[in-house]
Order: sequence, then structure tokens, then C-alpha cells
Amino acid sequence: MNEQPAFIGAKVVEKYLDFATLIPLLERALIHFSSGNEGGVVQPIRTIVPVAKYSGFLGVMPAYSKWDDALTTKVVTFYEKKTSSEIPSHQATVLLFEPSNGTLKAVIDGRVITDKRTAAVSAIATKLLKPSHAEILCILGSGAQAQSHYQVFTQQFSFKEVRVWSCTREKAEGFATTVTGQVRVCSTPQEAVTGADVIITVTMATEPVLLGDWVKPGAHINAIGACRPDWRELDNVLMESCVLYVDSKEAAAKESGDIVISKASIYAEIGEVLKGTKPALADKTTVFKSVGMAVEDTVSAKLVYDSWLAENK
Ligand SMILES: NC(=O)C1=CN([C@@H]2O[C@H](COP(=O)(O)OP(=O)(O)OC[C@H]3O[C@@H](n4cnc5c(N)ncnc54)[C@H](O)[C@@H]3O)[C@@H](O)[C@H]2O)C=CC1
Ligand SMILES: O=C([O-])C1=[NH+]CCC1
Repeated sequence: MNEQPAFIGAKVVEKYLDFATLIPLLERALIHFSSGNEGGVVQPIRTIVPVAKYSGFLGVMPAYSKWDDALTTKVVTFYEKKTSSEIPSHQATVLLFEPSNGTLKAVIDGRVITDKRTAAVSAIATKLLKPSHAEILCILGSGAQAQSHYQVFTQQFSFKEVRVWSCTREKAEGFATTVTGQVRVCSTPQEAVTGADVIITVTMATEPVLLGDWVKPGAHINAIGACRPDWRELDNVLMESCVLYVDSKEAAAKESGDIVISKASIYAEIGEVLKGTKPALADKTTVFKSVGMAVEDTVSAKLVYDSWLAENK
């Protein structure tokens, strides 16, 4: 008889998933992912089931990492929020399996993992691609990803000013009151973006919210939303003029509307830059287009499970 799997909830995940530990694990996973067979990451493109009746999607994201000897699948749902309901727009669960025999070892909250690993990967890209004197950080969006990006960016970098814009001023002000440091609330995306050195787009927009004409030459942009082939956050001016980095070339070319619609060409995966096989052109205007990778969930879930096990043996 198998033992029951462990059930690890959001509070426990929060406790074990600190950015300082997570970032080096994710850097290593990104390098392995971008190393082909040699890297030992098996990660098919995720399967997405549209739930059109409710403007929602269900995604299944499996991966195995030979280096970590970890096997997981995340099941994630994301829904357009039509009301001010407390239910998060994104919910997720990660199943962690024993790779040697397929036994389910743990069922782990995936919402906190998704928020933190996405923000941590943006911080990794930013460290490589930001201009040398980056003083102003701009966040477009004020939801869960805005929160996790704010946390890791204020921990890993020292910006002199942080600005936020959201689709209503009320939401942007709400964000500013929940975070620990000073945030300048902006009334328009253009006001927030003008003069910013690093820009993060973390919205559920389906049309561009960031226009290339507003962006300071040499700025670095982390484009996190618009993960459907017909959704946009960035306009063609920006997509055609930037140097474009992605997490996965294969997935970004299929899933990112900003890439599919603009037909912009991808310069490199961020794992190739970490490996040293492609340069970080930090003096140019750079975009890191992230769609999210299963292997990021795999290493995060393994970190949580191993930490939990060490305390609960
Ligand atoms: N690249 C990755 O690995 C991941 C990407 N995401 C994406 O990041 C984005 C943000 O996710 P969460 O913060 O979890 O969502 P959320 O629902 O917590 O926040 C969404 C934000 O977008 C704003 N928004 C909604 N519609 C908008 C519009 N039409 N124009 C401008 N702003 C709008 C909302 O006011 C809110 O501030 C989503 O597009 C999501 O799919 C989420 C998880 C992982
Ligand atoms: O990687 C991920 O979990 C997601 N990317 C876009 C929506 C959810």
C-alpha cells in the first residue's frame, strides 16, 4: 500500500520559498532547459483547455528535471475577472511524483509557487539585461504578480523610485497601501513608463498597454502577461525595435500574442545568456517575454517538499 501523499498548503509554501534560495535553483534550471538533451529537462509545451463559456482556461504543465531528479505536473486555471470577487484569477496545484516509480508524493499549492517563481525569473532576466544605472522601476498592473514582482525587485535591486499604474486608480492606490515601501501611483500608463529604466507588465490585458513610443531607449522590459496567441501587452513598435529574449523559444513562438501577431524575431532564451552562449545586450532596449515554464514549478515544488520533509520526518 502506498502512503498518503503530503498536502502542502499556501502558508507552508510561502514559508519555504524564499527568493534568495529559489533564484540560484531557477538559474540552474533555465540553463539546463536551454541545453537541449544534455540539460536533461523534459518539458513538452503545455496543454491549454479553453473554457469559453466562462472566459477561462485550464493548463496542464508537466516536466522532469534529470539534474534535480524531480517529476511534477502543475494544473493551473486562469480566468478573466469580471467582478471584484475574492477568488484569484489564477489558481494552481502542483503534483510531485517519485520519479523512480511514479508514486504521488505531494499535492502542493501552486498559486504561491506561480507568483514567486515567475517574479524570480523576471529578476534573473533583469539582472542580466537592465541598463547599468537603473533608478526607476515601473509596474503596469496591481494584482498577484505585481505583488510578487514588487517583493523580489525591491529585495534584489535598489531603485530610487517605484511607480505603479493599474486599470483603475483605486486598484493602483490599493497596491501602494499594501506594499512596504514608497510607491508613486500614476494615472496613465504613459506617465508611469516615461523615463523608467525597468518596466514590468503584469496585466490581464488583451490589447497593448505599453507602447514603444513611451519607452526610454535602453530600458529593460519584463513582459509577463498576454500568454495567449491573440492577447497583447506590448505594441508592434516596441516588439519590432527591441532585442527580444524569452524563457522558451518554442512556447513563446506558439503562445505569446505579442510575438505571434507582431512576428518579432526572438534573439535568445534567457538560459542561453546564463550559459554564456548568447550575449546580454544590456545597452539596447530589451524585452524579456515570459510565458512561464513547467520546470520552474518543478524546482520550486522540490524545494518546498524537501524543506517540508526535513521538518516533518
Ligand atoms: N509568465 C508567467 O510565467 C506567468 C504569467 N502570468 C500572467 O501575468 C498576468 C498577471 O497575473 P496575476 O497578477 O496573477 O493576475 P491578477 O488578476 O491578480 O492581476 C491582473 C492585473 O491586470 C489588471 N488588468 C485586468 N484587465 C486589464 C486590462 N484590460 N488592461 C490593463 N490592466 C488590466 C488588473 O486590474 C490587475 O491589476 C496575467 O496575464 C497572467 O496570465 C501569470 C502567471 C505566470
Ligand atoms: O506559467 C504559468 O503558470 C502561467 N503562465 C500564464 C498563465 C499561467
